[in-house]
Order: sequence, then structure tokens, then C-alpha cells
Amino acid sequence: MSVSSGDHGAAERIGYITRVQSFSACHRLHSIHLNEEENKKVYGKCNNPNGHGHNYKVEVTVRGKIDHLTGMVMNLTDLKKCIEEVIMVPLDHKNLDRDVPYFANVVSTTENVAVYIWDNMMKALPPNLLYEIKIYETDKNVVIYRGE
Ligand SMILES: Nc1nc2c(c(=O)[nH]1)N=C([C@H](O)[C@H](O)COP(=O)(O)OP(=O)(O)OP(=O)(O)O)CN2
Ligand SMILES: [Zn+2]
Repeated sequence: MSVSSGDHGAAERIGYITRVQSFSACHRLHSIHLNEEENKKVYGKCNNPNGHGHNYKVEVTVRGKIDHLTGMVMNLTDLKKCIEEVIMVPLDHKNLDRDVPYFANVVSTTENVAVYIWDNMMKALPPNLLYEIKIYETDKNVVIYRGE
């Protein structure tokens, strides 16, 4: 059996690293493109005028070369700072529809929350690193967005 010396020579290794963050928020599923009756029909209990809340769990995954010198794809401490700025400050303990201008005219489905987080993480992270945003709206409802 040969044991790796740890010297990868010129070979580049690609790694995926993920940081998990939870936040709490309330929302109401309601589309400005549908009338009241259609909104009730499409969104059911989630169209309740006074809203409802979730403890969202977000997994932010970045993909990149494992740097030979640092041994890292990126420093998770830096990823933590981006997540604080992009997820926690604007979304935690907020009413998504009323407190986050983006959702004034965009339905706050988990798909759209994932797109919102993706677009803002892209601005906060170094280029070509962001791979995936995965959101657990509940234990059973999970959305993945990869920027497509
Ligand atoms: N495609 C989507 N469908 C739905 C979304 C969404 O974001 N994207 N969101 C909702 C609601 O926000 C709702 O809160 C989900 O509630 P519910 O289905 O009740 O959640 P659970 O499945 O976890 O609840 P159980 O009652 O335990 O099954 C609806 N649809
Ligand atoms: Zn909901």
C-alpha cells in the first residue's frame, strides 16, 4: 500500500466548503400578479393576511481550488462575515415582505429567498466561488439554487 506524501505537485484539488446559518423570519405568500381569489387558491394557508413564520436554515456552499499554501478554498471566517452581512443583517427577525425592499414586489417563496441570497452573496464573495444556496424552509421543504 502506498501512502500519499501530501505533495500534490502541480495537481489542483477542488474542494466544496459549506457554512450553515439559521435565521427566523415571517412572511406571507401573496403575488401582486394575482387577484385575491387567485392568491387564496394558489397559496392556501400561506396567504393568511397576518402571515406566518419559519426558522430557516441556509447552507452556503463555495467551490474552488484548495490553495497549496493555506490549505483552504476560502477562509470560513471570511465566509461567516459575508453570511452575517448578506443573510443575518437584512433577514433575521424580519418580516420579509415589509422589511426587505426586494420582496415588496417579489413573492417571498423560498425559491425567491434563495435567489435573493445568491445575488447578494455573489456581490460579497470573491469571483467564481459561490456554488450553491440550499434553504430548509421547514424540515420537509428544501430549495436549492445554483445561479442558473
Ligand atoms: N414552491 C414553494 N411552495 C411553497 C412554499 C415555497 O416557498 N415554495 N412555501 C410555502 C409556505 O411558506 C409554507 O409555510 C409551507 O408550509 P407547510 O407546507 O405547512 O410546511 P411543512 O410541509 O413543513 O408542514 P407540514 O404541515 O408538517 O407538512 C408553501 N408552499
Ligand atoms: Zn412560509
